[in-house]
Amino acid sequence: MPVYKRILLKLSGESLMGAQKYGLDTAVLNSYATQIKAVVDSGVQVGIVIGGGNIFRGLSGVKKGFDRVKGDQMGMLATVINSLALQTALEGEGAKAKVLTSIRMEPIGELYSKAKALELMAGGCVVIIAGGTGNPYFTTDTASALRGVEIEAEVLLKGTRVDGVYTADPEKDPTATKFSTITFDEVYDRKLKVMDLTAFTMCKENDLPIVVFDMDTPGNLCKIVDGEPIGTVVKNA
Ligand SMILES: Nc1ncnc2c1ncn2[C@@H]1O[C@H](COP(=O)(O)OP(=O)(O)OP(=O)(O)O)[C@@H](O)[C@H]1O
Ligand SMILES: O=c1ccn([C@@H]2O[C@H](COP(=O)(O)O)[C@@H](O)[C@H]2O)c(=O)[nH]1
Repeated sequence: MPVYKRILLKLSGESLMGAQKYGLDTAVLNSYATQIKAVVDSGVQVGIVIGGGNIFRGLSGVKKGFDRVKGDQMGMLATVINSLALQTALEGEGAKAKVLTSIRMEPIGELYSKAKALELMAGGCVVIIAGGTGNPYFTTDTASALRGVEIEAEVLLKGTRVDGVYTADPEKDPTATKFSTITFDEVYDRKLKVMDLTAFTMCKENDLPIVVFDMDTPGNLCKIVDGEPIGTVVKNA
């Protein structure tokens, strides 16, 4: 029995590469689509924001001599590619899915509005919000916090490559230990970097809890939605 009526799911762009070094792995897309469909079938309304790190990030463009704004625009377009790929995978699973874009680009997707997103979700359609916030100098973590607050989601589920928030980056420090729950203030105090601070602040100020979890373990998403203690919950004290 789901404990949430509406969720905002943030999917990692980098995870969509699977074992590859770049681009999209259809096995990962299909696995995510199966899990998302199961959640929708249980009656939960689902909004999704996807990263673009498997294709392009503005900051890595800057290192190669790109203008930051153009680089970020390329990164936002990368999230549109990922969104269309996930929409295709969801439709292949028999789910209803629609891409709304933060930047006008019909006919690829209709322009995002809160009203449109709510109307689609109420009809059982997965709404994939593409193009980040539509503005440079932000990330899709911040876009997911913003859209999560806007669509009045009860939780932001950050599906990523690690299974929660640790005392240090677990990909660099094997002695790091995992939190089951942590407050936004403690994340600031310990300077933990699993999500960017703009995203954390948006969630803290609007009282939107975050669950950081490993999306690559099939079944995790359904378990969280059913209230099982998977990953790390970040919330106000
Ligand atoms: N304290 C920490 N606890 C957990 N993970 C951490 C921590 N500090 C840094 N990380 C790193 O944060 C990463 C996840 O955040 P990040 O936003 O970079 O990835 P993502 O959501 O997978 O990326 P994207 O969507 O941009 O492709 C993990 O891969 C992990 O190595
Ligand atoms: O609101 C936004 C969101 C994203 N960008 C750019 O896109 C890439 C990819 O997003 P990730 O969150 O890193 O996966 C990001 O690096 C930015 O360059 C943006 O400009 N504005």
